[in-house]
Amino acid sequence: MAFTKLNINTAPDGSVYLLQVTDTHLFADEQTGLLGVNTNDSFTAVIENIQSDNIPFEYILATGDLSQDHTKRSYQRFAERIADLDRPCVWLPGNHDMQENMLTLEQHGVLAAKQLVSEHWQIIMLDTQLEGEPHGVMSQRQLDNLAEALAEYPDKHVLIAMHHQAIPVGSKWLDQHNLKNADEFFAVIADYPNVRGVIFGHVHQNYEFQFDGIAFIATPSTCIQFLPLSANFALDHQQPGWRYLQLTAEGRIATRLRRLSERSFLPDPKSKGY
Ligand SMILES: Nc1ncnc2c1ncn2[C@@H]1O[C@@H]2COP(=O)(O)O[C@H]2[C@H]1O
Ligand SMILES: [Fe+2]
Repeated sequence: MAFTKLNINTAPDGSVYLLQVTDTHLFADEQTGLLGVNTNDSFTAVIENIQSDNIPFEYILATGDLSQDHTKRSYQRFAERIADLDRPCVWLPGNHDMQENMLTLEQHGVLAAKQLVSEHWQIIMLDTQLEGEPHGVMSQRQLDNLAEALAEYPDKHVLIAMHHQAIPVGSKWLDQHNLKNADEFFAVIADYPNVRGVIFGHVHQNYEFQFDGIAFIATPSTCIQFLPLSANFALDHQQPGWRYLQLTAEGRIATRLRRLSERSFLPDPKSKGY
């Protein structure tokens, strides 16, 4: 079964304009927090800041860990907040998600499409979840669908989105929870120099690295942040964030990272994990 397809618009300047939000970790109960940060409040603050940013975006990519407690209510909460932005949103699953309940997002206008096709670009949304495990694996079906999608549009630039990191981000504890069969992913894309970028979540930090001609880009969570390059679990005082992407007609990816202002949300510094 191939990916569900969605045709998307190109702006008059030839670009596709996107917004990435990730790792919202929402709960059914709006009072519940993760390591001292109320995830509903921090996500709401992010949405309000996006509304006042005045930076263009036409589509929203939600790259997993949308819920922390797996409930339908938490996904509904996600959809309600995203609706305030008045743009189509597509999702892919993270390690903390429950896909059965995540499918209900569609009823609230958050789309399950996995292949977004525009004039110059295609965007492919991959599932790397291995249920019950913090690390990721790309199933044979995902690899086959990816190969099929790449073969379908060899003349378009490609952006791939997934939850897990396919290359290490440099934190020993977090890189245990990586995409385990990244070699199989790289083998599939090896024949396609038109793959320009891979965007992901999971690592709760800003990350941008050019590897083998491909931009690897991670976006901060809308709640808690992990300290970059830390061998052991450690939280960062950096604020919740989100990212704008411009995919140009020539195949360039321009991005702009934004965060809430200093000290808006501070996690409990004694936290040892979750
Ligand atoms: N102290 C810890 N050591 C190792 N892994 C952890 C720790 N705390 C949380 N994790 C897991 O690491 C994951 C990284 O980001 P997630 O949001 O997927 O959820 C996190 C947990 O599943
Ligand atoms: Fe997460």
